[in-house]
Amino acid sequence: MADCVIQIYAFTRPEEAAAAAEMGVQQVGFVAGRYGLVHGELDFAAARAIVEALPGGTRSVALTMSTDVDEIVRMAAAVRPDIVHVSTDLYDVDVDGMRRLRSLLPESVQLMKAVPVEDEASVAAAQAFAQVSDLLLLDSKVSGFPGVGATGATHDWRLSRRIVESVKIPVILAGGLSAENVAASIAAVQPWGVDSNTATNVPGDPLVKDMARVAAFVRAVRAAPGGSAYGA
Ligand SMILES: O=C(O)c1ccccc1N[C@@H]1O[C@H](COP(=O)(O)O)[C@@H](O)[C@H]1O
Repeated sequence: MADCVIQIYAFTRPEEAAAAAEMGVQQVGFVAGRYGLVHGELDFAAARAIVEALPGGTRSVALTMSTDVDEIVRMAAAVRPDIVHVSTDLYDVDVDGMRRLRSLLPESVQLMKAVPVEDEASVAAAQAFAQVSDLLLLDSKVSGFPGVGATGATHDWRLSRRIVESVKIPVILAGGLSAENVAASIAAVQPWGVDSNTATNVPGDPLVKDMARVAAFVRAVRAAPGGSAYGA
C-alpha cells in the first residue's frame, strides 16, 4: 500500500510552498492565471516562481479557472507545472474539451479534472471524465462560489467512495478537509490522495497559509489508518 498523497492549496508565496514541501506535502497547488474570479490568482510568472521554489520530487499543481482550452495550453507552456487542474464548472470544459486539452499538453504534464460531488449524476459524470483525465479531484460545489471547490464544505463521502471504486485512475478527495476530519475522510472514501485549502489557511485570510495547520494536516494524514504505508 502506498502513502495517501497530500495536496495543499492555494499557495501564493514561493517560500510557503517550499516550506510545505519540506513538511511532507507532495502536491503543491496554486491558481495560475488572473481572470478576476477567485482569491489567490497569480499571473503566469508568479505561478512559475512557485514551481521553481519546489524541491525535486514535489509535484506542482496549476489550477485554472479558464474555460478556453487554448488559454490553458498557453498557461501550461508558461508555468510548466507537473499537473494542470481544471476547476471550472463541470461542463465549462466538457469531455471533448478535456480530450482536446490532453492531446495538446505535453505527455509529461498530467491533467486533473475537478468533479463536483452533488448527487447520483456526479458518479456517472466522474466516470465519463475519468476516460479523458489522468487524475480526478472530487470536490464540493456551493452555489455562488465560482468553479468547483474552495468552499470549506464537505460533501457526501459515500458518493465519493463509489467513484473511487468505479474508476481506474487516481482520485484525490477535496472539500472542507482539515486535520480534524481527514482521517475519517480517508476511512470513508479510501482515496489515492487528500487535499485541503480553507482549513489550512490563516483563518479569514485565503491568501496566507497557516504553516502550523499545514503541519497538523500532514501529521493527521500520516497517523490515519490508510494514510501511510508505514502507519496502521
Ligand atoms: O484553491 C483555490 O483558490 C480554488 C479556487 C477556485 C476553485 C477551486 C479552488 N481550490 C480547490 O478547492 C479545494 C478544496 O477547498 P476547501 O478545502 O474546501 O477550501 C482546494 O484544495 C483546491 O483543490
